[in-house]
Amino acid sequence: KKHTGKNWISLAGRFSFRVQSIVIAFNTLHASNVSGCLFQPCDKLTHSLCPPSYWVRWPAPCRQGKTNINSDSSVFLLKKYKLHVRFVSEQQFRLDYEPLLRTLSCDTEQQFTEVLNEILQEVDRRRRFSATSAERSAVIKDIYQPLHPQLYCLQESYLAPKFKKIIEYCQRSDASQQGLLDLLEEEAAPRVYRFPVFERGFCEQLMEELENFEQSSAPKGRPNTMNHYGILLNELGFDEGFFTPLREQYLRPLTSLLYPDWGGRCLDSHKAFVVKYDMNEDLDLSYHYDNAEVTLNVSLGKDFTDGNLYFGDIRQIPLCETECVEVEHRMTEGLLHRGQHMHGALPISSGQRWNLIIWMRASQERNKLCPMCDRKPTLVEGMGFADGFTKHSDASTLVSCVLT
Ligand SMILES: O=C(O)CCC(=O)C(=O)O
Ligand SMILES: [Fe+2]
Repeated sequence: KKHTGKNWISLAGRFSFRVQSIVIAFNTLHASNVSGCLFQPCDKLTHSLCPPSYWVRWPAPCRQGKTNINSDSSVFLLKKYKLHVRFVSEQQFRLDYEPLLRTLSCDTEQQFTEVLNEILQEVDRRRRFSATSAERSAVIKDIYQPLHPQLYCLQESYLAPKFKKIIEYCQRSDASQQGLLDLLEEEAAPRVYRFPVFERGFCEQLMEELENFEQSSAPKGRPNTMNHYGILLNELGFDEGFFTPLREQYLRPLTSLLYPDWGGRCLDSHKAFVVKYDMNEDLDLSYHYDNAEVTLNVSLGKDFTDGNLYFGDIRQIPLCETECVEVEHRMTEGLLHRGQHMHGALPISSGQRWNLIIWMRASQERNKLCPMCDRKPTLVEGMGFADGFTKHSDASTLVSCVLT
């Protein structure tokens, strides 16, 4: 099927600098292997849609996550230089990046030391993340009064009718990938699918809730180093009543048919957050891959101009062989893609853009090879779903990865 996104080859040299610097960066760190994608039936958790009561925000966590402690092989974003780098040791980092950083005007020893310090601080932040996140969740639970408590529990009425129709099809015993593709109508970029997810009223209320939270005195954890104004939805208590049933009952039937080769049949945890772009805050998001097997990105609004997404290829393909496709994102609609499919967001030129991002993970895939560091993960206990790894000896225990 022909994709509907705009191909960058045909666009004016608007993005040439950006692509150039990314090409250099990724050629430098291009040493990764494609993970083998085998699947076995996963141990399914059963969640049913819960009643619209406020308590569902805070049931006991049903699984414990694990983290990969291979922090000596991590990927970092140097925002100032718009560059993702891999840091193993100072020596490796100097060898791999000193010449490149010089071309990006990081050309004194002092500037280089600042970069090193920034990375070391980030290593420390990632090591402490699980504990600080748990502390924040406890305080939020104590002091934050939700504006729309009913939102914390998934209701069928929040979902777009077309989305429910698609999922109904996926749940049929005779459902096939081709049948689903016919129903989806649109492939925005190769293996990137667009479809309505929520009703407009739900998107508006969710943004009101999150604005209310931002204005409150509750502590805020940011989703990752790429985005300074996002909100981690698990810390607010959205996981159990909202995102777990959404993933298990609605999204997994869909990803099972679309991405069986990327763990789509056994997505067993997620990280859900909102990213926000504003003229006075973050404007764009540089080219990256997600710490996820499959990602759903839903546009919540508000009014904005520009800020399109762009997709390249999966990260194992060298950038010099990559053709980028620009994809429009429309309020209430979702873009579903492979986490390892490289992408970014172009700058908005007015207004405010909010997106709901669900990074979905398949422990069976990532236990074999961490999608961020390309190694077999070394695991430590984490809170909640953590980074979606599990200990083989104990499938009910999830573990996390310091690379997010
Ligand atoms: O802003 C967007 O739409 C993309 C966000 C994204 O790719 C991410 O947070 O992983
Ligand atoms: Fe992303």
